[in-house]
Amino acid sequence: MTSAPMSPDQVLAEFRDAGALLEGHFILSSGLRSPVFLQKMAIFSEPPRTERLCRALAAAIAAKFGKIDIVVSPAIGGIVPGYETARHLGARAIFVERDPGGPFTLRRGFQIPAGQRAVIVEDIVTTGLSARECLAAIRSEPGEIVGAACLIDRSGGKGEIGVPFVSLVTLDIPAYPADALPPDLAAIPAVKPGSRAMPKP
Ligand SMILES: O=P(O)(O)OC[C@H]1O[C@H](OP(=O)(O)OP(=O)(O)O)[C@H](O)[C@@H]1O
Ligand SMILES: O=C(O)c1cc(=O)[nH]c(=O)[nH]1
Ligand SMILES: [Mg+2]
Repeated sequence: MTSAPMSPDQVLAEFRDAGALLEGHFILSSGLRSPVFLQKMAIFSEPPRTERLCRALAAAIAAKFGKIDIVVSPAIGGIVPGYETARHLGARAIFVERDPGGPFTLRRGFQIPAGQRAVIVEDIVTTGLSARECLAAIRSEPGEIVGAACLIDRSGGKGEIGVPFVSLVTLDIPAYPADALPPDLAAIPAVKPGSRAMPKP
């Protein structure tokens, strides 16, 4: 694998140039609200950009965790970066997925066999909830879950996953409970870009 470090500025430039840095009022997967959304699919729809970012993520994973056999990602957002990162690591790429509203499960014959070393690859971490749910879905597999990784950790380093964690960039982007919105955010209609089913209001 070719090592290709990327600075945080270079990573953010990829998001900016792809039109992936959105401003408005967003309902996040955790239910929190934010004036900023990182639309990772604007990145993942461009293979060369995805390749650059995931090559750098693979280098960071290899430096922190050593040899990886399997990359496991939470659907939907994690599937493309999980696959591309696995390609640079020389690893297999598998994913966990939900029945609507349900927990993540490993399906399609995917396994983490005994003796294999796996890492979770997420796209974005806000609270770490999705990565923790991914970990819960694979904990009983015989292989070893050595850590987790993502392109952008927007929690300011506060997101807890339960295994050692590496990201290309750490940002501290504001996010608020729905009942504690600043007035300027409350004035904007909210949209929910992600795939997690939300409880009916
Ligand atoms: O750290 P968290 O608070 O869990 O937030 C980050 C998660 O939110 C998004 O997924 P989402 O559930 O919106 O669905 P998607 O993967 O289909 O975009 C993103 O892909 C991460 O998985
Ligand atoms: O927390 C989320 O749901 C989230 C935040 C973000 O910036 N991008 C994304 O895809 N999901
Ligand atoms: Mg996701």
